[in-house]
Amino acid sequence: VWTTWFRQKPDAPPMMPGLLPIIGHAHVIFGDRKLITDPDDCLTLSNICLNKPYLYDFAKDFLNNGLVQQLNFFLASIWRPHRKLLNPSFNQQVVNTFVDEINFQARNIVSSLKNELGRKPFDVRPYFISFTVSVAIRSSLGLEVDNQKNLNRKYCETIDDVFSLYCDRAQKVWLHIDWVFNLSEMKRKQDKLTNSLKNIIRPIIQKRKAEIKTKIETSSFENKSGKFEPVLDQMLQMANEQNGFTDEIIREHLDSFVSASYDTTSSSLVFAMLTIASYPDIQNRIYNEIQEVLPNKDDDFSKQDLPKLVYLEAVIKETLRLYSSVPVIARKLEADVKLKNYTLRANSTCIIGLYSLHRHPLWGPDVNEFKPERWLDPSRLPENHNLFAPFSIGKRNCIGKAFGMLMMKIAIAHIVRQYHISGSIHNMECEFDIMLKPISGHQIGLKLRS
Ligand code: HEM
Repeated sequence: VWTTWFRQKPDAPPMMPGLLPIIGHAHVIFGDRKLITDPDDCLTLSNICLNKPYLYDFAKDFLNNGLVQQLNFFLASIWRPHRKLLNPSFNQQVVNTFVDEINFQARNIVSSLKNELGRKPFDVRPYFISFTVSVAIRSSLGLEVDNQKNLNRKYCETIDDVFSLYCDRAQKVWLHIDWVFNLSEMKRKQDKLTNSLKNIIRPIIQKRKAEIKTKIETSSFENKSGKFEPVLDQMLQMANEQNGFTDEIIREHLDSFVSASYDTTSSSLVFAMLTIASYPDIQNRIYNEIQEVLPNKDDDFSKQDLPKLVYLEAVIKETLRLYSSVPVIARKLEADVKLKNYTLRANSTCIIGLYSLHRHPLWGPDVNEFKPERWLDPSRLPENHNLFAPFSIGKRNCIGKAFGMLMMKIAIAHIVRQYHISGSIHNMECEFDIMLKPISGHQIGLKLRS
């Protein structure tokens, strides 16, 4: 039985050395999983296998057709055209129209952080969650600021609860079986939270749809090319012109954008704060660069100022390299996939190690050191571009990459020009649920700059 079951095929990937017979292979009972870390193999596999493992289905009731979801045979035929339609809504030119909104929310965060001055070190993550959810909701739904305040709080709390619930379920293997889960208390709680989230967004879509319809009928609707236009408006137009989306699919996409953006961006911002706090010379250099680009502390950063913050961008990239908020992604293999040195078998799951790509020896002997300068000199970067993939790799990479980078740049620039940050990334401990999150030692202190 042993030799038939576990016999290595000649082109199979190598086994972890030193595994005990049977017990060392127990993981196979729960589904065959392989981890790949070679940059070319990661790209090949992520482009061939667009589907994700069943764990993503836990969010099906909430996000269903949303881009992040698992694709069954039916959904695969929806994801491709939807991704094609939605790509332009997040290109650099369009996200640049969100700059004023992001500046506004970054100012809010700077002003709320005043409460922490002169106090002991604190956890900055809740501030960043509020910032990213506010920006995501404003850019997605285009609500007026006054209407948004209560909604943000309710949405923030509920979405955080629902994602903790998905993580809880993932850890309790017996709840992976649908009928067992459907009988559980957790399912009832999940239904309540999901319905409450759906009912936040649905009326907003209906209201906006009616407003746009009236404007079209009275010919006062302007197509605002180059100006801020919420993603909801863009999707309603697509629904109108190309029969692209139903109201419920629009809701699922909007909820997916907020879900995919708030946790990733806020955790990346926490890591960035800590790296900046840990290296005073780097913090000074960022501050000096900001002063050069925009000497008046009361001015907002324009889309022309932001590309000039070259050193800050290098610091953000180096943070994303060493502290990826999404350290691994997973793909389901529907057919055999031939990689450089071996073949992975159909019906297995493959983990693409983004964290391992970022710490691959091809980065050089200083791979584990935090050195933003490497991004300023192309000869210090590895030739293989697939070694940097914080926003994933291949066709199903992050649609909000430019948006996420923009949020991080503007938020950090506003904070560093007002406050001196203290703390140490070397004390930080992280936990991995769906993402990598700091759980202790990540507190920072703030002092007002003179
Ligand atoms: C620093 C911030 C961010 C990081 C590190 C990040 C990272 C990632 C990663 C690694 C994936 C692939 C997930 C997988 O395959 O399972 C992904 C997908 C995705 N991200 Fe982001 N993301 C960020 C910000 C955003 C923002 C701001 C948005 C808002 C629109 C967004 C929307 C999405 C969507 C919709 C997908 C699914 C794309 C698809 O499958 O077609 N992300 N992101």
